[in-house]
Amino acid sequence: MVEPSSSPQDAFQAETPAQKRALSYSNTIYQLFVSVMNEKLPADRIVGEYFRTHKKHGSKDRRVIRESLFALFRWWGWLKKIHTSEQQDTSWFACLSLVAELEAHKWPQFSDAWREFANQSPEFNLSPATQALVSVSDRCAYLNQQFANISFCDTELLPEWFWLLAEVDNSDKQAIIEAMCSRPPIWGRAQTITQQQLIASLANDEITAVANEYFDDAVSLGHKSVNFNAITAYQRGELEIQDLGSQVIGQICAPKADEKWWDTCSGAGGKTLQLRSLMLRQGSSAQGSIVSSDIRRKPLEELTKRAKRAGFNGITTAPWKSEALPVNANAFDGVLVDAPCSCTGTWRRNPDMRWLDDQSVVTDKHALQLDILTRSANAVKSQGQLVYATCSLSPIENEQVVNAFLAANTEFELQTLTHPFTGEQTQMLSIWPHEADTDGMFVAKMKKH
Ligand SMILES: C[S@@+](CC[C@H](N)C(=O)[O-])C[C@H]1O[C@@H](n2cnc3c(N)ncnc32)[C@H](O)[C@@H]1O
Repeated sequence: MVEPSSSPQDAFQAETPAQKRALSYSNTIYQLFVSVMNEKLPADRIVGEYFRTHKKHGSKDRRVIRESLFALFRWWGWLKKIHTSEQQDTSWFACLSLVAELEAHKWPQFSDAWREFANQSPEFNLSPATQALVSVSDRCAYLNQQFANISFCDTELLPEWFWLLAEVDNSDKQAIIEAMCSRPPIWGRAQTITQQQLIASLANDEITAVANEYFDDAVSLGHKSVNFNAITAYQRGELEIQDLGSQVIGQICAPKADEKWWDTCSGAGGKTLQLRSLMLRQGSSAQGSIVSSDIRRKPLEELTKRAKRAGFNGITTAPWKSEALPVNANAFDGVLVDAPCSCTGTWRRNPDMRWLDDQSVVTDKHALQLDILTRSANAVKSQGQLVYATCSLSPIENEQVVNAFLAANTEFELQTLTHPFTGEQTQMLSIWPHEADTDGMFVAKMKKH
């Protein structure tokens, strides 16, 4: 258990206004860091709650606090070798100044102050980077040069158990580390209007969107945080935020305009909306329909709101109330099982999760995933499709679930898929984050005889 230490104001003398603010930021970042680590709750949630209840912070403050905190988690695999105490001491200030260097943060007055506090200890003699740190290897070299007694290597940026459970090809390792230590852009999806109409509408709201080369309804919205509630296209349901990797799932389902689909783990309906949008793009009078289910009711209510915002008909909800199917058996042309999983594929957006979870997060859901897939499969009609997806990068939650299912359900046969980004043919498809700057995803498609 990490204890919040007393305020560093007691131990470190701040002489300039910048040093005073640097100490105050440090205090807040430390409290948030300790809360995330101790409560094992997503940093996003803890930070959101903190800013809701501490209105005194302006937008610049929020930026320094948020970016520094997330950077600490992104580089924690290295920084934990430096900050081994449970105090806001010189090693903590060393970490704050280092993340500002590693991510080229644009607040030198604070990172200089943090470095000065760190260098009060004879243990540290930190200096700023003398050239741009572009790659993870550049950053690793910078750290190795700053610390004579500690050695750092790239693979430490992800927990050891990830490497054991993800089965990454050696040739892909470096690219995966690079991707996992950077943020993907915000990806959007056009619905009810075309990609170009969406780009024009966003431009009116001073947002630059770039057409995606793989899917004609996908756009990249860059890295800037945006209040989408104030954006016209979003208010009209013409824009949904959906990672490009997640969009692969709907594209693999490829529902026809008049088909009946069941989204068995729909959550708030990211993929339900995509499926309906894909149907309607084939003709505005698409006769198809989608039933969306989840064990949680709240997300289903959110889904209903989002469908209304887009003016989508043809979507109904049917919550799971027991083990029994909430829909008719043998009734659907397509069934999508977007199963609960470890979410290791979303670590780029939530860098804290790689240090909060342990390997049980990957191993403990296999039975549940197989059970949901097996029960959901009863709803597929003859010649219908069954799609299994996760945002996990581990075969335990992916290939092993599908193989166990196929062994026990011989009326289902795996379909060959084309990787949308590489063009490769494959039996089961893993989307790796470095391939197209996305979250990681897995999908397999089966056909019922
Ligand atoms: C990966 S998330 C779904 C994300 C959603 N499809 C989307 O695109 O936004 C998995 C969902 O499965 C639901 N879930 C968990 N256990 C379940 C179960 N036994 N049966 C059905 N759904 C379950 C969770 O509530 C969660 O919403």
